[in-house]
Amino acid sequence: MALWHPLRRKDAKKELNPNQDVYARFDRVKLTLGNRQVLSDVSLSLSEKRIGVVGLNGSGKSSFVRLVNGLRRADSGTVKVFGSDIDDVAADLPRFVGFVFQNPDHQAIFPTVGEEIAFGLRQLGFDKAKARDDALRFLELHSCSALVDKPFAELSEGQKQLICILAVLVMEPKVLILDEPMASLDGLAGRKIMQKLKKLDQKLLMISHDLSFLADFDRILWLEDGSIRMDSVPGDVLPAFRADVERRSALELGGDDL
Ligand SMILES: Nc1ncnc2c1ncn2[C@@H]1O[C@H](COP(=O)(O)OP(=O)(O)OP(=O)(O)O)[C@@H](O)[C@H]1O
Repeated sequence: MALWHPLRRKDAKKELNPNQDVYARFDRVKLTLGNRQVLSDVSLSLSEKRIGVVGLNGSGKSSFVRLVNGLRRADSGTVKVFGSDIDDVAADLPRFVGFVFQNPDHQAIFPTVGEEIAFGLRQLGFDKAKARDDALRFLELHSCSALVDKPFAELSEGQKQLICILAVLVMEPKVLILDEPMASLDGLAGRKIMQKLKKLDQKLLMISHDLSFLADFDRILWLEDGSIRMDSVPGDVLPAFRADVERRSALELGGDDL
């Protein structure tokens, strides 16, 4: 993807250096929400090109990935992003660590596609006209220029998710975090988005309940009750996770048909 706007925010406390392999380092991180311990004592480093996150509902996956871009802050322990304490580089984070939500309607804030894409560029300091021009060029680059004036609300679910991903990518982040991006898409739309994601230069940190999307990732983290239960290659983690889900289903459903 072409880099044409080497801009950075000037209001970060400390300049973030994105040219390092490890993009996030967790050291003994704990997170409590309400009266529930959501993450307990998580220590790890993230550097691989594609990392998948799996786990049952409520295991802490969304909270974990939100800690990487500052949408959540740890109660104790440290989270470093590109080597800096997350509090020191918070203002720079949206530029370098993009976040795509599960539900596109929770992410998009502007009426039209063009405005949605231009917003990221405005955040980077572009004036309105240049943001509009570059948004159109960016949409052309991704074969979506026909959508520029379309109301976001009139897009298909697949198009909405694609535009939300592009709206983040236009800021040229180094890392793209995706929280179940395919959850509301049919199989075909989901596969199209996945194909697009795999061609990106960005590192991916992606939650998915559909394990087939993660089969050729570099690394899989399995979260259970706020802890890392397994951290290894897909060939090890995915069959073990699948077997655990089946074992629990057999125990909890007692063989009853749904
Ligand atoms: N704001 C909050 N206040 C209190 N508890 C919360 C809050 N947000 C999340 N939780 C709880 O924290 C736990 C972990 O939530 P989280 O969304 O991180 O899990 P998850 O693995 O992503 O789940 P899912 O697969 O259902 O999206 C859950 O039990 C959830 O109910």
